[in-house]
Amino acid sequence: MGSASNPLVTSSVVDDSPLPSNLTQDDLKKLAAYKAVEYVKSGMVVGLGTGSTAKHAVARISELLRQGKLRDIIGIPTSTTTHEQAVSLGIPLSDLDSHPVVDLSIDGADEVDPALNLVKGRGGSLLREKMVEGASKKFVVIVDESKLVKHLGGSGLAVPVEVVPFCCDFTRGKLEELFREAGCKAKLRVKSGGETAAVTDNGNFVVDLYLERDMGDLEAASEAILRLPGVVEHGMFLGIATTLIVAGKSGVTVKDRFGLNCKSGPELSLFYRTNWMLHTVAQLPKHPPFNIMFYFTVEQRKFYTEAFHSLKSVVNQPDYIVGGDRGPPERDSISDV
Ligand SMILES: O=C[C@H](O)[C@H](O)[C@H](O)COP(=O)(O)O
Repeated sequence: MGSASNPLVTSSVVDDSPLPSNLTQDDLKKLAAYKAVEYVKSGMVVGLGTGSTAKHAVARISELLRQGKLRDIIGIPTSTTTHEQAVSLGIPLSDLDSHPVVDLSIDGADEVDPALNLVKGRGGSLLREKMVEGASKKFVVIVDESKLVKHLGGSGLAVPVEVVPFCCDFTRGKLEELFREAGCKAKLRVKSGGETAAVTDNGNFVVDLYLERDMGDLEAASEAILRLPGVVEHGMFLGIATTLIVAGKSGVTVKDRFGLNCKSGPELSLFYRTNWMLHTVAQLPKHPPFNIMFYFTVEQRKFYTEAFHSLKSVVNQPDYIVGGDRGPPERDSISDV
């Protein structure tokens, strides 16, 4: 247990028996997806991800429903493609308007860093994914080992940004300027084999950022991108994933991130966030030592006092790390909040 690279991430090897050497990348994706579906329980509202990995999870959920091993699942699709797949497989569907709290989401990713931050959207879906996965109590990311990177953007492949079509070249230029020091080239995504812009499910365009160097502080990069008026959303998913399942030639590994990212408006739902914290704490490893990291702004801090008191009553651990969104975390005791 424990990760040398990130104290918030613990990992456990689920199955390290050597896998057959002739497994394809798609076989690995399927292995990760099937493992993730073990987290799905009857009665859950489940976010259904998009892409070549997530489609295996959607198919598996449908199979278990047909076999009667799962019941009363409500799926929340993250793209029109997944919506169509789920409808064709008979999975009952809804949306965030009717189900604003999602129990569990399962989705693939294009890149995963050691803190379980993600790049998503190379397949064109990122906005709906971020909405659904950000509203989830648990978000399980499923990848084959080729998706692991040291830092986001480090694969040399795209970091996608969804932009409004209006004056998209203006926005493209602004994005490129933002990351000039990281050697950024920003390109409008075009339809495969064509010259016209690729259009997202939401009627927007995508600008892909290609970086030569690390873009530095990810939160700062995220905020700078989102401050541009023509930007709708970007494909960096920071602090949203709670669990990562990686399938590689040497087996399947599960990593859990115990940090909690309370960045939504404090008024959004203290009750929901409290439950989320309790839910996460309930899954902590049985054998300490470990710390829990809470990230939130100073303003939000007061709103979470109740949550900390609830936590204190269920967790008997001596130390917690309480961190703000900016600057280094201060070490604190839960009773000091
Ligand atoms: O836009 C696509 C989504 O963000 C996908 O989840 C991501 O690109 C990973 O897709 P795949 O599992 O096909 O590699």
